[in-house]
Amino acid sequence: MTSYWPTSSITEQFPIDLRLDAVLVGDAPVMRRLKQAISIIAPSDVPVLINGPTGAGKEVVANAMHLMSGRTGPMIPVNCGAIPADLLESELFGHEKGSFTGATAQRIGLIEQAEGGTLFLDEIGETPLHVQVKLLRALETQTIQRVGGGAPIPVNFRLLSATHRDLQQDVAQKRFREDLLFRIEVFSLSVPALCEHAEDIPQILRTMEQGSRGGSTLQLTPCALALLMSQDWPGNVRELRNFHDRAQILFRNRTITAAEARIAMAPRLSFAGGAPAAPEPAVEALPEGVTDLKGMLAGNGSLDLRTMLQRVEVKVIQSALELSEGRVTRAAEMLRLKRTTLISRMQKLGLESDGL
Ligand SMILES: Nc1ncnc2c1ncn2[C@@H]1O[C@H](COP(=O)(O)OP(=O)(O)OP(=O)(O)O)[C@@H](O)[C@H]1O
Repeated sequence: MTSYWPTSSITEQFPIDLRLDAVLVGDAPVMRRLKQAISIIAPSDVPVLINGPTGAGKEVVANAMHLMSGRTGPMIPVNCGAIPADLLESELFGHEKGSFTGATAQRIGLIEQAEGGTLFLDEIGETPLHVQVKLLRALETQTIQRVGGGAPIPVNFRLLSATHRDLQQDVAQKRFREDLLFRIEVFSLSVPALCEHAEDIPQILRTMEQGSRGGSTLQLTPCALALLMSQDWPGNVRELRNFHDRAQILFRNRTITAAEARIAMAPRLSFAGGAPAAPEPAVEALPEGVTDLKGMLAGNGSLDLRTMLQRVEVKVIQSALELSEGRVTRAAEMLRLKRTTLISRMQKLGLESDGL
């Protein structure tokens, strides 16, 4: 039986294991539901399939599951997509000396190495069909046979698998065995994309700082932070980490504006000569659905009012500056502000103008 925990109301009744907060950063409702689900199923021995987009934290979740499983053996991670298809079988199951050309010595496979612990098969959808058959047999009989080996060897491991693929679709296309899918997915956990818990970005960045060796801290203007929180982040937390590392190198020991944050978001630096590029708008647009606030609140359950108001403020100031062709005095009149007040707001929001 498969349960899709993060959408289940069952999880709400269970407390979160506090150890999880240290390894899986994030307090957004979708992350709390994920942590509740992990707290419930980690101590059991059943196989779990972890779904989610690339870089979202599937391996972090697998590590957390092992940590909280109480299993005393090791956690053995295997990236099935990174091992050549013809080698995967002997990597997982081991081989006896002389079982094939190049097998000059006996080799204990990764499944045996996970004895008493957890085997984490990342990218399980990349496993070739003949290895899927052997894996199914190992799960059903709790034994394995080394390549070229004789008697079955008893094994005791807990299987966690991860994929960013749609395995149901792979089953339909005969790329993945349906019986194996049933076996590995007694429970299913969904790790959300970073844009689904963007409110966790400040906390995740702080954690990255604590773990970084650079020593310098990353300071961001509220506008730069709002910009980060409005991005799609297709590479998810891994992409955010890259942003963090680049920003630390490029803008060491200073507060990063929205325009600078944009620079650190791209892997390639632009050294183009000539006139400096015009400052890009710090935040391009109001959030989608801003005209339907009730619908938005009902859909999301909550919104970050401070961030939203800041984005409105940025947009209004930018419009006034555009209309006044960058003349701050004129823009301040339009906004019924003192010139100095407008300048100080612009500085706080990381906005720039030639007419200062
Ligand atoms: N919630 C989180 N808190 C802190 N760090 C995180 C979190 N999620 C992911 N990370 C970090 O992001 C990076 C990518 O995470 P991870 O390798 O677990 O992603 P993945 O989903 O397994 O990626 P892939 O699909 O490429 O295998 C790692 O550096 C990890 O430490």
